[in-house]
Amino acid sequence: MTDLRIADCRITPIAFYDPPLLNNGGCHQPFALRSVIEVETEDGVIGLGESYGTRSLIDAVAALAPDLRGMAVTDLNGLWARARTRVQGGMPGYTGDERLLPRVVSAVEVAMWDALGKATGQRVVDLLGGQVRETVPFSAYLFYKFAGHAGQPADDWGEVLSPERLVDEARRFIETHGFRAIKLKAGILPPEEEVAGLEALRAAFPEAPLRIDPNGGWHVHTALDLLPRLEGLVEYLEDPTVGIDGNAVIQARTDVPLATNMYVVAQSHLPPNMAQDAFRVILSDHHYWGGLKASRDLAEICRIWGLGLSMHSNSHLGISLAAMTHLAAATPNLTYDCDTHYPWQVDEVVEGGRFEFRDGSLSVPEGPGLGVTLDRDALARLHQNYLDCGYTHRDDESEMQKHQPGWRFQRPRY
Ligand SMILES: O=C([O-])C(=O)C[C@H](O)[C@@H](O)C(=O)[O-]
Ligand SMILES: [Mg+2]
Repeated sequence: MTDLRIADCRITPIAFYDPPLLNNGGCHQPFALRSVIEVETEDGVIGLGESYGTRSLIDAVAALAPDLRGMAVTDLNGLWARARTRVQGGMPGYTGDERLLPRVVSAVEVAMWDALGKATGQRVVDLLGGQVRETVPFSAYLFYKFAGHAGQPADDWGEVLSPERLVDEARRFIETHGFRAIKLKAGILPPEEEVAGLEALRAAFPEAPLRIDPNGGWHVHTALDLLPRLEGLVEYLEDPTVGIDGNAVIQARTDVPLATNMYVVAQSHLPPNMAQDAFRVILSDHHYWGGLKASRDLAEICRIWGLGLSMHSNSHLGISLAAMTHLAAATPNLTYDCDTHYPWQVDEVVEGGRFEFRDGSLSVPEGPGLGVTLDRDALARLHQNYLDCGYTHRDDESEMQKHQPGWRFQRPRY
């Protein structure tokens, strides 16, 4: 009989190279922070998870770890209860940020699913209800970018600040990975220029479903003025302005669905969203919705209420990509191609090298659990990066100031 009780839980912060990608909050730093979570059973089976690399998340998971000893890897209710007590029960450094609890649960929960799958010889996609699609489609995630990080030479993508260079970036993404849909990260340049970028993409790729995401960077009136150009151009408009209230005003004036990964990010945001008909597409993310089970629950809620569903991402490596792929493959009502930052990364922390997209899609990794194994040399190297880079959280604003002194974060900006 397999012993499914947790003997140990470990979290290792890592940092990996990230290009100078631009967004409404500033510029990506040379290193993105992440963490690798290992849940080990009494039988020595190790389940893997990947999450944020912020100090608060790392401290919270480390504080929770001893409480998990003896708990079965199947006990998701037990995980929530222990995490709630630990995170909300006066943990040193706890700031009262309600976003922390589901993030802590998710970090550990994915590793518990992986351990369960590895211990019982089942794939996570099967544990989540069964595979409903052969492959999972992802979108080309375009960013405006500087040529190189401040004081460093240009990278091989070069500067992308014009419609022409955006088309070049998209072409490279599509030729290399075969993506179908294209997402443009916006909220950086004046909005008319960003929409001109979209129009150039439409001319170059007439069949590609397009999306634009200013991360709340536009005023309501700016978005309303741009609607005539966006209608018929985009499959959805992502977080054009700030908040449920503001976006509801925009949604009331267009049939283009509004999508969000910013303002409906917890179950408590769903009732006001439905009451105001602000967002019609939820971009879920298991890293902050509370894990794979909570994300399947969210999919059911979306199905019942007629909301569209897709997946948001942040800079990440292969454990997250594997988890996203298993989850997406087990989610019947995934209505749009998923986001991923993965093609922007060059590092990997799992054995066997980097994942390869075929026709813009990934197959569910083979093997039990998530189907990935930790590369311990890579983990040690990326952990050393973390120690050397000295970052404790993502800070796009100060990175931007290295390129443009005096730049200030502003939302909405235009
Ligand atoms: O869809 C989104 O809002 C994101 O992907 C959030 C990320 O933080 C993105 O803006 C980025 O990586 O700069
Ligand atoms: Mg977004």
